[in-house]
Amino acid sequence: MTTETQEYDVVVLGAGPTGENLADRARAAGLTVALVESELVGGECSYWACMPSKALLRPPTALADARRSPGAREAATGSLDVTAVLEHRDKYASYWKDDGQVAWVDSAGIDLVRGHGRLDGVRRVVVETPGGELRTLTARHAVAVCTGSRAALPDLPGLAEARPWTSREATSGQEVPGRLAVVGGGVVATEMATAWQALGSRVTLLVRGTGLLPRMEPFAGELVAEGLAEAGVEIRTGTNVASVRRPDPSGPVTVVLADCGELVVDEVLFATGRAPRTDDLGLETVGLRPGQWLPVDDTCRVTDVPDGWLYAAGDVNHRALLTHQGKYQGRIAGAVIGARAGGLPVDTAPWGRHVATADTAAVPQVVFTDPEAAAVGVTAEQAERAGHRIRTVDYDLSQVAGAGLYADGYRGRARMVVDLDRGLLLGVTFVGYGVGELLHSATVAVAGEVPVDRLWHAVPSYPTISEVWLRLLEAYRE
Ligand SMILES: Cc1cc2nc3c(=O)[nH]c(=O)nc-3n(C[C@H](O)[C@H](O)[C@H](O)COP(=O)(O)OP(=O)(O)OC[C@H]3O[C@@H](n4cnc5c(N)ncnc54)[C@H](O)[C@@H]3O)c2cc1C
Ligand SMILES: NC(=O)c1ccc[n+]([C@@H]2O[C@H](COP(=O)([O-])OP(=O)(O)OC[C@H]3O[C@@H](n4cnc5c(N)ncnc54)[C@H](O)[C@@H]3O)[C@@H](O)[C@H]2O)c1
Repeated sequence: MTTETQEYDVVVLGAGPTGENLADRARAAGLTVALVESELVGGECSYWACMPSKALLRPPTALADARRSPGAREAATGSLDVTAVLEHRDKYASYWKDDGQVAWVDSAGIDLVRGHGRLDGVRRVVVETPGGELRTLTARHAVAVCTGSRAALPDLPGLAEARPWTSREATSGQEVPGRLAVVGGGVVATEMATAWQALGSRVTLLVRGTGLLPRMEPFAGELVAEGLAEAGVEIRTGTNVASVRRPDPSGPVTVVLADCGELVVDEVLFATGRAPRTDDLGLETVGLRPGQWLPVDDTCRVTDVPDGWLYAAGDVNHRALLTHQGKYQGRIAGAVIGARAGGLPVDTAPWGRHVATADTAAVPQVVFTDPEAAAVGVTAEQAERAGHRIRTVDYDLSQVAGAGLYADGYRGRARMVVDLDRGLLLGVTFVGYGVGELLHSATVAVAGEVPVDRLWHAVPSYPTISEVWLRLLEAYRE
């Protein structure tokens, strides 16, 4: 049944972190906003990604940190309380209820429309509500697609019938499988292998490449692999999965490897990347291909659609699949939609108010493994490929006094990539215990284009792990 058409200044599809921020900024610019959500307000991040995964990872890391500290080590003799960890995770996933976030949407003066939204031509959206009604929303100024991504599964014989875990089951699972195979070598694979091994699974990591975390500096994957192996994870590199079998739906899964070997496990997690949630979005009604990522300019306007009314922010535009970058794009796109609607000046110079320049120059990421891997900007190889004249400076983190105090036998490494022509940093990577909290210093340096000579005057406190900055700069000066 179709009801009447409602008009808003802006219609936002998807109430994940990106859609929420975009709606908030557009509303703050004085526009009326409808926010359409088909599942839970808060999106993947709140219920099946960042929050539950980090809640699973923090207790084992805290225990491992205690065991790395003499005196505390003697007190930390028990094992993880798995039930308490899972309860902690459930709490951080808000028990998969979105009341809290809905209350925020209401308080921000944004109209929440529950249901599956689809584009229906220019500046028009049709929402299929949970009750099966069709509601038409038209937008005076803009429609913003913030529908995120879902786990991408390879096309393998037997996979669908085997009901593999994806990131959703890996972050919300209530039972600890005795044996867990994890396919992939990226961020989800390494974080979830860390968590489930600590919770008691025997994890085998099946990596088709030669190492882990291939988008980071090579030493990141090497040190994270060492940490996983010490925790008991079996890592098999250069391994391809050929097919999967689970004849008994409640029985074990057989993972058939391309080299003819087989692995029998209780669950198999495919952590093999993401696909855009654009396949059932009415893209064909505006001349786009269903299922495609949505390329955008730096103001998050979809480049292939005329008249500039369609925006895409967050995972769905494939610029940087991270919550903080999606929220950043949401803030920028919300503001630029407001400025354009009000006929105000739009600042599109690099690093201007209305462009997401950091997406290409200074994306930070922390991988919450044990040790953590944290990086911002480009790797040495990426910088060279982009034609920069660089110098790479490395430092062994165990030589820093604050690191030794943080953990007995601290292992870690830091690298900065210096642009020799401009005298500033293009990228920084830290790997080690607790380095996630160090990363923002590097992000400020890279995004702020702080000259290396000026960094010399940014004196790190003694004795913190941050003193690695001093050591890197000394090594650079020498
Ligand atoms: C296991 C895991 C751990 C992660 N950990 C981190 C981390 O620690 N830090 C970090 O920065 N990033 C992390 N990420 C990435 C992060 O989850 C995403 O980058 C982020 O969720 C993207 O936000 P988004 O708003 O663009 O999309 P989403 O969070 O996917 O939200 C999109 C929303 O749109 C809704 N939607 C989709 N289609 C429609 C439609 N047609 N109509 C109405 N609504 C629709 C969906 O239901 C969803 O609520 C992790 C990802 C995974 C898988
Ligand atoms: N802490 C964080 O910031 C965090 C945590 C989790 C996820 N994320 C984000 O979520 C996104 C998704 O993470 P992800 O780990 O799924 O993707 P990813 O792209 O990081 O890694 C996917 C891995 O799967 C491998 N792969 C792909 N197809 C395969 C196949 N058919 N067989 C075997 N291996 C295959 C790839 O080689 C790669 O190593 C990432 O972009 C990441 O940034 C961020």
